[in-house]
Amino acid sequence: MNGRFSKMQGLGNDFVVIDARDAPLAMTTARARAIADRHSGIGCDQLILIEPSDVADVRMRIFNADGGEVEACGNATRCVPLFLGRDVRIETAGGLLEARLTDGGATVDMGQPRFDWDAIPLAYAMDTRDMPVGWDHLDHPAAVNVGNPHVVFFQPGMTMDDAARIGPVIETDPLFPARVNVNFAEVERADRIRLIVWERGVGLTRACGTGACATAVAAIRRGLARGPVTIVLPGGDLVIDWSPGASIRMSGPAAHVFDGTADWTRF
Ligand SMILES: N[C@H](CCC[C@H](N)C(=O)O)C(=O)O
Repeated sequence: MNGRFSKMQGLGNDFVVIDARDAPLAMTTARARAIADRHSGIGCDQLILIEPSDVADVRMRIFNADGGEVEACGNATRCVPLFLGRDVRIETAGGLLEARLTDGGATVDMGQPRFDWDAIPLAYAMDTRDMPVGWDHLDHPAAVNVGNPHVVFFQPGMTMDDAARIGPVIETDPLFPARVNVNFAEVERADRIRLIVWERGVGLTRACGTGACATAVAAIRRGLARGPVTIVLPGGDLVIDWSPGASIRMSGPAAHVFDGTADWTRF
């Protein structure tokens, strides 16, 4: 079955985007993982399936490189209005999102963050007593759900190597029954935070939009920052605005790379 796809990216977080509104494409963990494979497949951090929706303009389904379907992907959400050529309301497993085209990218209303331990989810309410072994040397983190689960460590001086070593240990800790995206943040100023993310189901990425949202919200809540905050990621900058009680607004670039065709029966 021959199908078209678009390769897109937001700050180097890259996606295979498939428009399945007219021709449904059955997606399995194995097929998503095979398409995402950078050696034997097309290659991407996340696979994005655009489907019809009864409650919004489109439904966006998100599959990590490990094949797991997840609730949110900020950088891909900025790619959808570019892919469709217009502002768009998007149904996701993490909630209803509004994405508006801007010059060179998009602004997205990412909805309100959630902090209840069972919404993250956490297996139990986390406090300093509960710091699991292996990362109890780190400062006590913040946990935020922005459609998907994030844990944020405000840990100055963390390197990509540190994140690559500690990230998978935290991602798979039993404290996180749905696993977790792991954020290592360094507050440079009240309006500028440097961020490295170990993404659930992917690993280190050049940028994580929901990680930027979770980190900005956690910093503002702790009084370390105030919106709008520039989040400096390895792939570039995102601007996140939020204040308690409001929804999160994320602004940043999105780009189309190339179009291709594939025989989906081969995956
Ligand atoms: N790895 C994330 C999904 C993609 C997040 C990231 N690519 C973004 O831009 O938000 C998760 O498992 O929840």
